Amino acid sequence: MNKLEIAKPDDWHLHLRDGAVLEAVAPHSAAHFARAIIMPNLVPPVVTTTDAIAYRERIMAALPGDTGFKPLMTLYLTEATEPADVEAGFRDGVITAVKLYPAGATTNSQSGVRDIEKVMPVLERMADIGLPLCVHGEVTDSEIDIFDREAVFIERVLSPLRKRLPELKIVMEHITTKDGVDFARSQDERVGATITTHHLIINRNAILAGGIRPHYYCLPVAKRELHRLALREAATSGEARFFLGTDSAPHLDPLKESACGCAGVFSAPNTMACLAHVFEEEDALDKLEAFTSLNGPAFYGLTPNRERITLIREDEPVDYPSGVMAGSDRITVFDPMFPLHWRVAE
Ligand SMILES: NC(=O)N[C@@H](CC(=O)O)C(=O)O
Ligand SMILES: [Zn+2]
Ligand SMILES: [Zn+2]
Repeated sequence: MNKLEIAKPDDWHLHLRDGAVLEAVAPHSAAHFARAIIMPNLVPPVVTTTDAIAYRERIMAALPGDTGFKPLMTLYLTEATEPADVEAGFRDGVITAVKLYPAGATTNSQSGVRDIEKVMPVLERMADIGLPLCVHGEVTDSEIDIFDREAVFIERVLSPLRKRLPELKIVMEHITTKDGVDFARSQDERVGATITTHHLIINRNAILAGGIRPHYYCLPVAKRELHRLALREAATSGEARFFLGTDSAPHLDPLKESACGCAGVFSAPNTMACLAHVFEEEDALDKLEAFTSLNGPAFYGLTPNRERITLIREDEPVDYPSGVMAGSDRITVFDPMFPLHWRVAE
């Protein structure tokens, strides 16, 4: 197959940042995606509905005029979040989800949740009104090995939360392990899981073998090959619970190429090309549309996009930018370490 037409994709986990970075990266997502769940981990975070309205305006102002791109806003859950504000934001159509960051788990998560008891009133309200919770699923205890933090989170936090509040819709964000795949499959339709592009392509060797490569460092950190294979099997299965969340997470190069570099992979410009490559390798191009364009809207109770895109496979490798500029600083684009032959037709 060298041509594939699918409903226009959505990105169910995206970091657009703010200011010069927002202006640099937003057009890349808007070029290939119709909608995206916008992560709220700015500094300071997007905590209230008022914050989300203001951030949405800044995003719209950063987009070229006619993209039709719709940012789906989220609130950053803190121990001070008011159930009434969350409900009002949902009823007014401002917010599509609430994001749970365990405090200290990832970039700008220090205002996140330390004690889940403190946010139970918000979670109960969300369960009542049908508002999904997006979860960064890693424990933060320093004695837990970083490669085990997702599996331990499932056991210690997620599984008990599911039993306590089965009505709450939960998205396991950016799963990186077979444990995540297996847990999602063990749950009913109120649990979904996003999978990133880069976790389908790299395992932990990309970060550590033959030299330390900060542009492959993200959280949750890429795991062993067996986990990557489990993620590929899940993403290409067509199962409704698995859908794309690129977790495209730009950081300026100087902040990644550092003695203590930031976590995050910026993949917005070439994500669709990478995914077509992966699905072709898995002989599953017929499942790409479910993963990028159908399963996510179904989970969130939205209709798929009516607009369509065409992916074209070229004989020669296609070009994509190796970096984008934000002001005077560069942001490196994800390098899948193989030539890309697919492109999205203009
Ligand atoms: N994924 C990452 O490595 N980084 C994300 C945060 C997150 O999604 O956990 C970021 O905001 O930079
Ligand atoms: Zn995260
Ligand atoms: Zn993220």
